Amino acid sequence: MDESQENGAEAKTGERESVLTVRGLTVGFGGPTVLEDLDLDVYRGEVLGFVGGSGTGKSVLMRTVLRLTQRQAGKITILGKDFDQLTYEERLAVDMRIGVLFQQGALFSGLTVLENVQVPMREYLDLPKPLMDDLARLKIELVGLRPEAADRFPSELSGGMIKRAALARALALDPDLVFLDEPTSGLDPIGAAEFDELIARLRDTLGLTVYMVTHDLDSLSAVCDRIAVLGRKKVLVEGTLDKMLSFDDPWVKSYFRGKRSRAVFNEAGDGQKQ
Ligand SMILES: Nc1ncnc2c1ncn2[C@@H]1O[C@H](COP(=O)(O)OP(=O)(O)OP(=O)(O)O)[C@@H](O)[C@H]1O
Repeated sequence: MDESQENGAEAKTGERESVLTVRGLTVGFGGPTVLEDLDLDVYRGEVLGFVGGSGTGKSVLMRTVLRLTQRQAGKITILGKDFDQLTYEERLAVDMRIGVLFQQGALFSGLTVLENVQVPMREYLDLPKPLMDDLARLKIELVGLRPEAADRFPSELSGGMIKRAALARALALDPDLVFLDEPTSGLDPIGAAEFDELIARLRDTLGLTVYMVTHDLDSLSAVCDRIAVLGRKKVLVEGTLDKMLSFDDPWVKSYFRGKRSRAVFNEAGDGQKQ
């Protein structure tokens, strides 16, 4: 049991502990709102797949939850802390418990993989260099990169290696919650499947909670415990794949029961998540 659980700080919903709770969220940029009165829960230890049509506001939601975009209304509680009540020190403490992998990997091109992984350590911790080197090498190993990748620059890496290196950086501070923005985009099917396996392993071994924006139907079927669908400025539905498959909404139906989806989900067969 970690410190916040002991304090009873994180919201419990039934049996499940919500590490991210969004209520009544409205976000806009001066024109029509992008998100309106949106509710969402992410539970500890799950991989939540977040889907929605292009331009529906998936990135806006993620950026708002990361406090990179301002909101007009709504309450956000993350890791038991109400956004509006955070002191400066609490904000830092929350930020240290969150990892982010942006869509393009967003590694610093002038830094090696090892140095990239150390960026959050330098930002938040004051550690001696040998210790930081050891920690960074452990993270690099954790994401399945070979040790020699540590000294390579991003331009010397394949797409799959860049994603893994970016994930190693997101995991640098042992976060509780990781945000992944389309982590398998640009990977070939084998690389994408391997990345999905890695995410599942991190969830199972570290108890990591993962919020994953994705268009990848294979990922939704293979690794996501629950799915949330964004549409008409709200989360239209959240739940298991089975729930998506039976949900009565035109977009949800065409997404989950279209030709391509049927091929993926029928193959998943009885292996679908509960
Ligand atoms: N800083 C901003 N200023 C004005 N409008 C913005 C801003 N950021 C996003 N938007 C608008 O918000 C809407 C949602 O954008 P967003 O990037 O979140 O979509 P998305 O669901 O992530 O799309 P995609 O799947 O194509 O990446 C778009 O209409 C976009 O133009």
